[in-house]
Amino acid sequence: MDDYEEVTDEFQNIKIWWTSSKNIPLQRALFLYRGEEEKRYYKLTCKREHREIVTKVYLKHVLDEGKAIAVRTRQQKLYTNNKSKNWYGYKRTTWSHIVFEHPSTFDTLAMDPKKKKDILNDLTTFSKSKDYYKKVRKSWKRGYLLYGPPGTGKSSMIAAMANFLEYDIYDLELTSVKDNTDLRKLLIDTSSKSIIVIEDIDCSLDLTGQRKEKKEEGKEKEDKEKDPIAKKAKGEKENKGSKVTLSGLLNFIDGLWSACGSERLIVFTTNYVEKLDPALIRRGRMDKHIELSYCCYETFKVLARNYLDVESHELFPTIDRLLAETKITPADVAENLMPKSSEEDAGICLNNLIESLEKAKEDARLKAVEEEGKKGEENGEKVQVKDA
Ligand SMILES: Nc1ncnc2c1ncn2[C@@H]1O[C@H](COP(=O)(O)OP(=O)(O)OP(=O)(O)O)[C@@H](O)[C@H]1O
Repeated sequence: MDDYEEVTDEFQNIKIWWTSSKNIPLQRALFLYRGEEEKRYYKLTCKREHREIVTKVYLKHVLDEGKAIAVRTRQQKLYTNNKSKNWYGYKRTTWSHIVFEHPSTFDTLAMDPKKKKDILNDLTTFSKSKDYYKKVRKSWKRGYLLYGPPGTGKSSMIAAMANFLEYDIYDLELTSVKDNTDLRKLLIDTSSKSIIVIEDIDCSLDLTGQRKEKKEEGKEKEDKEKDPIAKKAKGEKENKGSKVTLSGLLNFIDGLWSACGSERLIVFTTNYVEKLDPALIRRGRMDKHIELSYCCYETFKVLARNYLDVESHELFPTIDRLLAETKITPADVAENLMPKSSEEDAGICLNNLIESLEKAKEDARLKAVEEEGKKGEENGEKVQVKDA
Protein backbone atom coordinates (compact mmCIF):
# COMPACT_ATOMS: atom_id res chain seq x y z
CA MET A 1 0.00 0.00 0.00
CA ASP A 2 1.16 3.53 -0.73
CA ASP A 3 1.27 6.13 2.01
CA TYR A 4 -2.24 7.26 3.05
CA GLU A 5 -3.89 4.79 0.68
CA GLU A 6 -7.20 3.19 1.65
CA VAL A 7 -8.17 -0.40 0.94
CA THR A 8 -11.38 -2.24 1.73
CA ASP A 9 -11.39 -5.95 2.55
CA GLU A 10 -14.15 -8.46 3.13
CA PHE A 11 -13.95 -11.42 5.48
CA GLN A 12 -16.85 -13.73 6.35
CA ASN A 13 -19.26 -11.07 5.02
CA ILE A 14 -17.71 -8.43 7.24
CA LYS A 15 -16.34 -5.23 5.79
CA ILE A 16 -12.96 -3.96 7.00
CA TRP A 17 -11.16 -0.76 6.05
CA TRP A 18 -7.37 -0.40 6.01
CA THR A 19 -5.49 2.90 5.81
CA SER A 20 -1.72 3.23 5.63
CA SER A 21 -0.03 6.14 7.32
CA LYS A 22 3.25 7.18 8.87
CA ASN A 23 4.69 9.24 11.73
CA ILE A 24 7.20 11.82 10.62
CA PRO A 25 9.47 12.92 13.46
CA LEU A 26 9.36 16.65 14.15
CA GLN A 27 13.14 16.95 13.74
CA ARG A 28 12.92 15.60 10.21
CA ALA A 29 9.97 17.75 9.26
CA LEU A 30 11.89 20.84 10.37
CA PHE A 31 15.33 20.10 8.92
CA LEU A 32 14.53 17.88 5.95
CA TYR A 33 16.79 15.36 7.66
CA ARG A 34 16.25 11.72 6.66
CA GLY A 35 16.26 10.20 10.12
CA GLU A 36 15.47 6.54 10.52
CA GLU A 37 12.75 7.16 13.11
CA GLU A 38 9.95 7.41 10.51
CA LYS A 39 7.36 4.78 11.37
CA ARG A 40 4.81 3.42 8.93
CA TYR A 41 1.63 1.92 10.30
CA TYR A 42 -1.74 0.63 9.19
CA LYS A 43 -5.06 1.65 10.70
CA LEU A 44 -7.85 -0.90 10.66
CA THR A 45 -11.47 0.13 10.99
CA CYS A 46 -14.51 -2.10 11.42
CA LYS A 47 -17.98 -1.96 12.93
CA ARG A 48 -18.03 -2.28 16.71
CA GLU A 49 -20.10 -5.48 16.57
CA HIS A 50 -17.36 -7.17 14.47
CA ARG A 51 -14.53 -6.25 16.80
CA GLU A 52 -14.25 -9.71 18.38
CA ILE A 53 -14.07 -11.66 15.11
CA VAL A 54 -11.66 -9.12 13.56
CA THR A 55 -9.15 -9.23 16.45
CA LYS A 56 -9.42 -12.97 17.11
CA VAL A 57 -9.84 -14.49 13.65
CA TYR A 58 -9.30 -11.96 10.89
CA LEU A 59 -5.90 -10.66 12.05
CA LYS A 60 -4.52 -14.19 12.35
CA HIS A 61 -5.81 -14.91 8.85
CA VAL A 62 -4.03 -11.79 7.52
CA LEU A 63 -0.71 -12.77 9.16
CA ASP A 64 -0.90 -16.38 7.89
CA GLU A 65 -1.72 -15.23 4.35
CA GLY A 66 1.13 -12.70 4.51
CA LYS A 67 3.61 -15.42 5.49
CA ALA A 68 2.36 -17.75 2.74
CA ILE A 69 2.70 -14.99 0.11
CA ALA A 70 6.24 -14.21 1.35
CA VAL A 71 7.20 -17.89 0.92
CA ARG A 72 5.58 -18.09 -2.55
CA THR A 73 7.21 -14.94 -3.86
CA ARG A 74 10.53 -15.27 -2.04
CA GLN A 75 13.48 -14.16 -4.13
CA GLN A 76 16.99 -15.31 -3.37
CA LYS A 77 19.33 -12.50 -2.45
CA LEU A 78 22.99 -11.80 -2.96
CA TYR A 79 24.43 -9.73 -0.10
CA THR A 80 27.68 -7.87 0.09
CA ASN A 81 29.09 -6.20 3.18
CA ASN A 82 29.31 -2.42 3.36
CA LYS A 83 32.57 -0.94 4.57
CA SER A 84 32.63 -0.83 8.38
CA LYS A 85 33.02 2.96 8.34
CA ASN A 86 29.72 3.30 6.46
CA TRP A 87 27.67 1.51 9.11
CA TYR A 88 26.81 4.74 10.84
CA GLY A 89 24.47 7.57 9.82
CA TYR A 90 20.86 7.10 8.87
CA LYS A 91 21.30 3.89 6.87
CA ARG A 92 23.25 1.79 9.37
CA THR A 93 23.21 -1.37 7.34
CA THR A 94 26.00 -3.87 7.50
CA TRP A 95 24.93 -5.68 4.30
CA SER A 96 23.49 -4.44 0.97
CA HIS A 97 21.71 -6.81 -1.35
CA ILE A 98 20.42 -7.39 -4.85
CA VAL A 99 18.20 -10.17 -6.20
CA PHE A 100 20.29 -13.25 -6.90
CA GLU A 101 19.67 -14.55 -10.43
CA HIS A 102 22.75 -16.56 -11.37
CA PRO A 103 21.97 -19.21 -14.03
CA SER A 104 24.53 -21.79 -12.84
CA THR A 105 23.11 -25.15 -11.73
CA PHE A 106 24.61 -28.56 -11.01
CA ASP A 107 23.36 -29.63 -14.46
CA THR A 108 25.45 -26.98 -16.18
CA LEU A 109 28.45 -27.39 -13.88
CA ALA A 110 31.15 -29.35 -15.63
CA MET A 111 32.97 -31.71 -13.30
CA ASP A 112 33.53 -35.39 -12.62
CA PRO A 113 30.00 -36.88 -12.33
CA LYS A 114 30.96 -38.98 -9.29
CA LYS A 115 32.26 -35.92 -7.45
CA LYS A 116 29.16 -33.98 -8.41
CA LYS A 117 26.86 -36.69 -7.07
CA ASP A 118 28.82 -36.80 -3.84
CA ILE A 119 28.45 -33.02 -3.37
CA LEU A 120 24.74 -33.13 -4.14
CA ASN A 121 24.27 -35.90 -1.56
CA ASP A 122 26.24 -33.93 0.99
CA LEU A 123 24.15 -30.79 0.45
CA THR A 124 20.86 -32.69 0.55
CA THR A 125 21.84 -34.49 3.74
CA PHE A 126 22.90 -31.23 5.34
CA SER A 127 19.67 -29.43 4.49
CA LYS A 128 17.59 -32.24 6.01
CA SER A 129 19.65 -32.72 9.16
CA LYS A 130 18.14 -30.24 11.57
CA ASP A 131 17.26 -32.96 14.10
CA TYR A 132 20.58 -34.72 13.67
CA TYR A 133 22.60 -31.59 14.43
CA LYS A 134 20.40 -30.99 17.46
CA LYS A 135 20.93 -34.55 18.64
CA VAL A 136 24.72 -34.39 18.37
CA ARG A 137 24.69 -30.90 19.91
CA LYS A 138 26.42 -29.19 17.01
CA SER A 139 25.35 -25.94 15.42
CA TRP A 140 23.67 -26.54 12.09
CA LYS A 141 26.36 -25.35 9.71
CA ARG A 142 28.91 -26.82 7.35
CA GLY A 143 32.15 -25.54 5.87
CA TYR A 144 33.25 -26.04 2.27
CA LEU A 145 36.69 -25.28 0.89
CA LEU A 146 36.75 -24.94 -2.90
CA TYR A 147 40.22 -24.83 -4.37
CA GLY A 148 41.78 -24.93 -7.80
CA PRO A 149 43.25 -22.72 -10.53
CA PRO A 150 41.37 -19.64 -11.79
CA GLY A 151 38.55 -20.45 -14.21
CA THR A 152 37.82 -23.96 -12.99
CA GLY A 153 34.32 -23.18 -11.69
CA LYS A 154 34.60 -22.25 -8.00
CA SER A 155 32.23 -19.28 -8.25
CA SER A 156 29.94 -21.23 -10.59
CA MET A 157 29.74 -23.99 -7.97
CA ILE A 158 28.74 -21.56 -5.21
CA ALA A 159 25.95 -20.23 -7.44
CA ALA A 160 24.86 -23.80 -8.23
CA MET A 161 24.82 -24.63 -4.49
CA ALA A 162 22.67 -21.56 -3.75
CA ASN A 163 20.26 -22.42 -6.57
CA PHE A 164 20.05 -26.05 -5.49
CA LEU A 165 19.29 -25.27 -1.83
CA GLU A 166 17.46 -21.98 -2.54
CA TYR A 167 19.72 -20.22 -0.03
CA ASP A 168 20.80 -16.57 -0.03
CA ILE A 169 24.46 -15.73 -0.54
CA TYR A 170 26.49 -13.42 1.72
CA ASP A 171 29.61 -12.49 -0.21
CA LEU A 172 31.97 -11.33 2.53
CA GLU A 173 34.76 -8.96 1.49
CA LEU A 174 37.15 -9.27 4.42
CA THR A 175 39.30 -6.29 3.47
CA SER A 176 36.29 -3.99 4.10
CA VAL A 177 35.88 -5.24 7.66
CA LYS A 178 37.57 -3.03 10.24
CA ASP A 179 38.26 -5.59 12.95
CA ASN A 180 37.13 -8.81 14.62
CA THR A 181 34.27 -7.05 16.43
CA ASP A 182 32.83 -5.84 13.13
CA LEU A 183 33.28 -9.31 11.68
CA ARG A 184 31.10 -10.64 14.50
CA LYS A 185 28.46 -7.98 13.83
CA LEU A 186 28.30 -9.08 10.22
CA LEU A 187 27.85 -12.68 11.25
CA ILE A 188 24.99 -11.79 13.59
CA ASP A 189 23.29 -9.93 10.74
CA THR A 190 23.19 -12.95 8.43
CA SER A 191 20.03 -15.01 8.15
CA SER A 192 19.46 -18.76 8.20
CA LYS A 193 19.34 -20.72 4.94
CA SER A 194 22.33 -18.92 3.58
CA ILE A 195 25.82 -19.40 2.21
CA ILE A 196 28.54 -17.14 3.61
CA VAL A 197 31.31 -16.89 1.05
CA ILE A 198 34.85 -15.62 1.38
CA GLU A 199 36.42 -15.73 -2.08
CA ASP A 200 40.18 -15.85 -2.63
CA ILE A 201 40.80 -16.25 1.08
CA ASP A 202 44.55 -16.37 0.41
CA CYS A 203 44.46 -12.77 -0.90
CA SER A 204 41.79 -11.39 1.43
CA LEU A 205 44.08 -10.65 4.33
CA ASP A 206 47.38 -11.90 5.59
CA LEU A 207 45.74 -14.97 7.07
CA THR A 208 48.02 -17.33 5.33
CA GLY A 209 50.54 -17.93 8.04
CA GLN A 210 50.47 -15.52 10.93
CA ARG A 211 51.16 -18.35 13.33
CA LYS A 212 54.18 -19.46 11.37
CA GLU A 213 55.43 -15.91 10.90
CA LYS A 214 56.71 -15.66 14.46
CA LYS A 215 58.97 -18.62 13.92
CA GLU A 216 60.06 -17.40 10.53
CA GLU A 217 63.52 -16.07 10.31
CA GLY A 218 66.20 -15.01 7.85
CA LYS A 219 65.95 -16.56 4.43
CA GLU A 220 62.44 -17.91 4.88
CA LYS A 221 61.13 -14.44 5.68
CA GLU A 222 63.03 -13.00 2.76
CA ASP A 223 61.42 -15.56 0.44
CA LYS A 224 58.03 -14.57 1.71
CA GLU A 225 58.76 -10.93 0.91
CA LYS A 226 59.37 -12.00 -2.68
CA ASP A 227 56.22 -14.11 -2.86
CA PRO A 228 53.66 -12.12 -4.90
CA ILE A 229 50.67 -13.52 -3.02
CA ALA A 230 52.01 -12.85 0.47
CA LYS A 231 53.11 -9.44 -0.72
CA LYS A 232 49.70 -8.66 -2.21
CA ALA A 233 47.93 -9.77 0.95
CA LYS A 234 50.29 -7.68 3.06
CA GLY A 235 49.79 -4.69 0.79
CA GLU A 236 46.01 -4.98 0.91
CA LYS A 237 46.08 -5.34 4.66
CA GLU A 238 48.19 -2.22 5.04
CA ASN A 239 46.21 -0.25 2.46
CA LYS A 240 42.78 -1.05 3.69
CA GLY A 241 43.56 -0.96 7.39
CA SER A 242 41.63 -4.11 8.27
CA LYS A 243 42.58 -5.55 11.62
CA VAL A 244 40.79 -8.86 11.18
CA THR A 245 43.08 -11.61 12.42
CA LEU A 246 43.28 -15.32 11.85
CA SER A 247 41.90 -16.02 15.32
CA GLY A 248 39.06 -13.56 14.64
CA LEU A 249 38.20 -15.50 11.52
CA LEU A 250 38.44 -18.84 13.31
CA ASN A 251 36.02 -17.50 15.91
CA PHE A 252 33.73 -16.29 13.14
CA ILE A 253 33.57 -19.81 11.77
CA ASP A 254 33.14 -21.80 14.93
CA GLY A 255 33.29 -19.60 18.01
CA LEU A 256 30.36 -19.06 20.34
CA TRP A 257 28.79 -16.42 18.11
CA SER A 258 28.73 -18.67 15.10
CA ALA A 259 26.03 -20.72 16.82
CA CYS A 260 23.50 -17.90 16.43
CA GLY A 261 21.22 -18.64 13.50
CA SER A 262 21.29 -21.98 11.75
CA GLU A 263 21.30 -23.81 8.42
CA ARG A 264 24.30 -22.03 7.04
CA LEU A 265 27.13 -23.03 4.77
CA ILE A 266 30.46 -21.27 4.98
CA VAL A 267 32.47 -21.45 1.77
CA PHE A 268 36.07 -20.41 1.22
CA THR A 269 37.64 -20.34 -2.21
CA THR A 270 41.32 -20.21 -3.02
CA ASN A 271 43.67 -20.72 -5.92
CA TYR A 272 46.50 -21.62 -3.56
CA VAL A 273 45.32 -24.09 -0.95
CA GLU A 274 48.88 -24.82 0.16
CA LYS A 275 49.29 -21.20 1.32
CA LEU A 276 46.49 -21.36 3.89
CA ASP A 277 47.06 -21.84 7.59
CA PRO A 278 46.12 -25.46 8.37
CA ALA A 279 44.05 -24.26 11.35
CA LEU A 280 41.74 -22.40 8.99
CA ILE A 281 40.88 -25.37 6.85
CA ARG A 282 41.06 -28.32 9.22
CA ARG A 283 38.07 -30.71 9.14
CA GLY A 284 35.39 -29.52 11.50
CA ARG A 285 35.91 -25.98 10.22
CA MET A 286 36.05 -26.69 6.52
CA ASP A 287 34.30 -30.05 6.56
CA LYS A 288 34.48 -30.73 2.86
CA HIS A 289 37.45 -29.94 0.64
CA ILE A 290 36.61 -29.87 -3.06
CA GLU A 291 39.22 -29.58 -5.75
CA LEU A 292 38.13 -28.00 -9.03
CA SER A 293 40.65 -28.73 -11.66
CA TYR A 294 41.60 -28.56 -15.31
CA CYS A 295 39.20 -29.87 -17.91
CA CYS A 296 39.07 -33.63 -18.43
CA TYR A 297 37.03 -35.47 -21.05
CA GLU A 298 33.99 -35.91 -18.76
CA THR A 299 34.01 -32.20 -17.96
CA PHE A 300 34.35 -31.33 -21.63
CA LYS A 301 31.29 -33.46 -22.53
CA VAL A 302 29.11 -31.47 -20.10
CA LEU A 303 30.34 -28.20 -21.62
CA ALA A 304 29.76 -29.48 -25.17
CA ARG A 305 26.20 -30.39 -24.22
CA ASN A 306 25.61 -26.99 -22.57
CA TYR A 307 27.19 -24.81 -25.23
CA LEU A 308 26.57 -26.76 -28.46
CA ASP A 309 23.79 -29.21 -27.66
CA VAL A 310 25.94 -32.10 -28.86
CA GLU A 311 26.31 -35.42 -27.04
CA SER A 312 28.85 -36.90 -29.48
CA HIS A 313 30.82 -35.84 -32.55
CA GLU A 314 33.54 -37.26 -34.78
CA LEU A 315 36.00 -34.74 -33.29
CA PHE A 316 35.42 -35.96 -29.73
CA PRO A 317 38.19 -38.65 -29.80
CA THR A 318 40.79 -36.03 -30.90
CA ILE A 319 39.68 -33.73 -28.09
CA ASP A 320 39.78 -36.64 -25.62
CA ARG A 321 43.42 -37.35 -26.59
CA LEU A 322 44.48 -33.69 -26.43
CA LEU A 323 42.81 -33.11 -23.06
CA ALA A 324 44.85 -35.99 -21.65
CA GLU A 325 48.03 -34.37 -22.97
CA THR A 326 47.57 -30.75 -21.85
CA LYS A 327 46.05 -28.54 -19.18
CA ILE A 328 43.19 -26.20 -20.04
CA THR A 329 40.60 -24.68 -17.71
CA PRO A 330 36.85 -25.24 -18.19
CA ALA A 331 36.57 -21.44 -18.63
CA ASP A 332 38.91 -21.60 -21.67
CA VAL A 333 37.07 -24.62 -23.09
CA ALA A 334 33.74 -22.81 -22.64
CA GLU A 335 35.10 -19.74 -24.41
CA ASN A 336 36.16 -21.87 -27.42
CA LEU A 337 32.87 -23.71 -27.58
CA MET A 338 30.76 -20.59 -27.61
CA PRO A 339 29.76 -19.73 -31.22
CA LYS A 340 31.01 -16.25 -32.13
CA SER A 341 28.63 -15.78 -35.07
CA SER A 342 25.51 -17.42 -36.49
CA GLU A 343 27.72 -19.21 -39.11
CA GLU A 344 29.71 -21.08 -36.46
CA ASP A 345 28.27 -24.58 -36.01
CA ALA A 346 29.36 -27.33 -33.62
CA GLY A 347 32.12 -28.53 -36.00
CA ILE A 348 33.72 -25.06 -36.25
CA CYS A 349 33.59 -24.55 -32.47
CA LEU A 350 35.10 -27.98 -31.78
CA ASN A 351 37.85 -27.25 -34.29
CA ASN A 352 38.50 -23.93 -32.51
CA LEU A 353 38.93 -25.90 -29.30
CA ILE A 354 41.30 -28.37 -30.97
CA GLU A 355 43.43 -25.46 -32.21
CA SER A 356 43.55 -23.97 -28.70
CA LEU A 357 44.47 -27.32 -27.19
CA GLU A 358 47.26 -27.83 -29.70
CA LYS A 359 48.56 -24.32 -29.00
CA ALA A 360 48.40 -24.90 -25.23
CA LYS A 361 50.29 -28.15 -25.69
CA GLU A 362 53.00 -26.46 -27.77
CA ASP A 363 53.28 -23.54 -25.29
CA ALA A 364 53.70 -26.02 -22.44
CA ARG A 365 56.41 -27.88 -24.38
CA LEU A 366 58.34 -24.65 -25.10
CA LYS A 367 58.05 -23.57 -21.47
CA ALA A 368 59.38 -26.92 -20.30
CA VAL A 369 62.35 -26.62 -22.68
CA GLU A 370 63.02 -23.07 -21.48
CA GLU A 371 62.89 -24.13 -17.83
CA GLU A 372 65.14 -27.07 -18.50
CA GLY A 373 67.60 -24.64 -20.13
CA LYS A 374 67.49 -22.30 -17.11
CA LYS A 375 68.10 -25.20 -14.74
CA GLY A 376 71.05 -26.27 -16.84
CA GLU A 377 72.46 -22.74 -16.78
CA GLU A 378 72.07 -22.51 -13.00
CA ASN A 379 73.83 -25.84 -12.51
CA GLY A 380 76.57 -24.70 -14.86
CA GLU A 381 77.05 -21.48 -12.89
CA LYS A 382 77.21 -23.39 -9.66
CA VAL A 383 79.87 -25.66 -11.11
CA GLN A 384 81.83 -22.60 -12.27
CA VAL A 385 81.60 -21.02 -8.83
CA LYS A 386 82.81 -24.27 -7.31
CA ASP A 387 85.67 -24.44 -9.79
CA ALA A 388 86.68 -20.87 -9.03
N1 LIG B 1 33.40 -26.35 -14.08
C1 LIG B 1 32.75 -25.47 -14.86
N2 LIG B 1 31.54 -25.76 -15.35
C2 LIG B 1 30.88 -24.89 -16.14
N3 LIG B 1 31.36 -23.69 -16.47
C3 LIG B 1 32.56 -23.35 -16.01
C4 LIG B 1 33.31 -24.21 -15.17
N4 LIG B 1 34.47 -23.60 -14.87
C5 LIG B 1 34.45 -22.42 -15.47
N5 LIG B 1 33.31 -22.23 -16.16
C6 LIG B 1 32.97 -21.07 -16.98
O1 LIG B 1 34.03 -20.12 -16.83
C7 LIG B 1 33.61 -18.92 -16.21
C8 LIG B 1 34.54 -18.59 -15.04
O2 LIG B 1 34.37 -19.59 -14.04
P1 LIG B 1 34.34 -19.29 -12.48
O3 LIG B 1 34.26 -17.81 -12.23
O4 LIG B 1 33.31 -20.13 -11.86
O5 LIG B 1 35.79 -19.80 -12.10
P2 LIG B 1 36.59 -19.62 -10.74
O6 LIG B 1 37.28 -20.91 -10.48
O7 LIG B 1 35.70 -19.09 -9.68
O8 LIG B 1 37.67 -18.53 -11.15
P3 LIG B 1 38.49 -17.52 -10.16
O9 LIG B 1 39.37 -18.36 -9.29
O10 LIG B 1 39.26 -16.68 -11.14
O11 LIG B 1 37.46 -16.73 -9.40
C9 LIG B 1 32.18 -19.16 -15.71
O12 LIG B 1 31.37 -18.06 -15.98
C10 LIG B 1 31.72 -20.36 -16.50
O13 LIG B 1 31.04 -19.93 -17.64
